[in-house]
Amino acid sequence: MSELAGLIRRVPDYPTPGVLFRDLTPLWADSQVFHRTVVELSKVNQVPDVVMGIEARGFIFAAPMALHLGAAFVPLRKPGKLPGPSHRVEFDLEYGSAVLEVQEGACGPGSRVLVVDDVLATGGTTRAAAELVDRLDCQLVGISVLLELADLGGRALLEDAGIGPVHSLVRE
Ligand SMILES: O=P(O)(O)OC[C@H]1O[C@H](OP(=O)(O)OP(=O)(O)O)[C@H](O)[C@@H]1O
Ligand SMILES: Nc1ncnc2[nH]cnc12
Repeated sequence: MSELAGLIRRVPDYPTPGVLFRDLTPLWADSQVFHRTVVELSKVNQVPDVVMGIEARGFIFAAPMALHLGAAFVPLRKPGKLPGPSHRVEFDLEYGSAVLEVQEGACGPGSRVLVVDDVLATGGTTRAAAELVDRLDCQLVGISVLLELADLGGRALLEDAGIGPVHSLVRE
């Protein structure tokens, strides 16, 4: 999808100095490209039972992908947003630290899970998501991201931890 690169806006020093932020709002505003992106991101080796989206930007791709794939949608949320007992993982980000949570029993034991996010940078977020999948006794069958920032080493971090496969549409 060669048109994608032109729809990713690069914003220097956002949200903190030294970070080159990739703004995907131009892509989401183009309904045809957005639709094709959802279809392409859904072309994974194993059909999942569950698509897990990572708050917040991951939700934007994960929910339509779940509908496209005929799979359940499960949100991985920032702390304190989910009612009832949850599993919790803390991790580091390119610009800070964070926590992700998922409701206990969000998917049945052994369910095949595809984790979806917009950007793979250091891989910390996706690794935390994979840990939550483990805690649920579910089976990770893949990770789909729109954009992979190769210099930040996320793919290598995940491969070293035996997490994957990673499917990305843009690598830079
Ligand atoms: O590979 P990593 O280094 O972990 O970084 C990738 C994560 O960073 C961004 O999330 P952010 O926490 O900025 O949240 P948002 O989606 O709520 O904007 C992005 O949406 C990914 O989830
Ligand atoms: N540089 C970046 N741009 C957009 N989202 C990100 N998430 C982590 N790093 C990012």
